[in-house]
Amino acid sequence: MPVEPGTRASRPSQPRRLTVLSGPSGVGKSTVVKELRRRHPEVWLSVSVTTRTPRPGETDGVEYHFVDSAEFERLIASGELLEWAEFAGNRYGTPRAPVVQRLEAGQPVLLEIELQGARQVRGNMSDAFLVFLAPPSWEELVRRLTGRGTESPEVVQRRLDTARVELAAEKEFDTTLVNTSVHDVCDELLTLVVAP
Ligand SMILES: Nc1nc2c(ncn2[C@@H]2O[C@H](COP(=O)(O)OP(=O)(O)O)[C@@H](O)[C@H]2O)c(=O)[nH]1
Ligand SMILES: Nc1ncnc2c1ncn2[C@@H]1O[C@H](COP(=O)(O)OP(=O)(O)O)[C@@H](O)[C@H]1O
Repeated sequence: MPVEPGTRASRPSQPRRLTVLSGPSGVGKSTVVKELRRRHPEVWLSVSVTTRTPRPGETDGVEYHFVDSAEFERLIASGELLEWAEFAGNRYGTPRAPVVQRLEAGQPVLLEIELQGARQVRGNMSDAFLVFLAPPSWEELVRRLTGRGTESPEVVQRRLDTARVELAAEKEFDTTLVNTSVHDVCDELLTLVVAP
């Protein structure tokens, strides 16, 4: 279960440049990241590739690079993805080259990805810091996911089933932030993303 709002692990003494933000669908990851980027444009957010259909208002190259299954297969085969996973019937992956470029340039890098991808990053990049975004309660998560109104009831149910699995994995992360207030979580996330 989520820990108290604001609880986080002690900061290591080394600068940390690659931060992974994960958490169940509807918890508020995109909202928090958007606010963080608005306030701190120096934090670079990876743009993932996905086979998911764009939602109204989403633009290719902004929220995601929208690709078909054949192109996604090609990216896997050519080793161009740092990690990838299937989530609720679609595939999502992080293009490797831009992440490596930004890290080499010393820029803070943020990945907003689901659990299986976070585990791959943990395995591949020992310096990565993994942050779990938790809802204040299960009821609030259901309310947010349903209230967003972007998915059909079947897809919402599928995402809630996956959410139970993701919530059970919270302990694998370096720290948990509880998304009660977007503003507060944003402040907390910033201290984790930029070098101390
Ligand atoms: N492994 C992985 N997961 C991703 C990537 N990009 C997005 N995701 C995750 O895929 C899940 C579904 O994303 P999306 O369809 O945009 O729904 P939303 O996050 O609920 O708005 C979320 O948990 C995202 O964090 C990626 O590149 N790799
Ligand atoms: N702290 C919060 N309090 C109340 N509602 C929130 C909060 N954070 C996000 N939301 C709302 O919850 C819904 C899901 O947020 P979203 O960022 O799309 O989640 P995710 O990217 O994790 O799937 C959106 O309607 C968003 O406005």
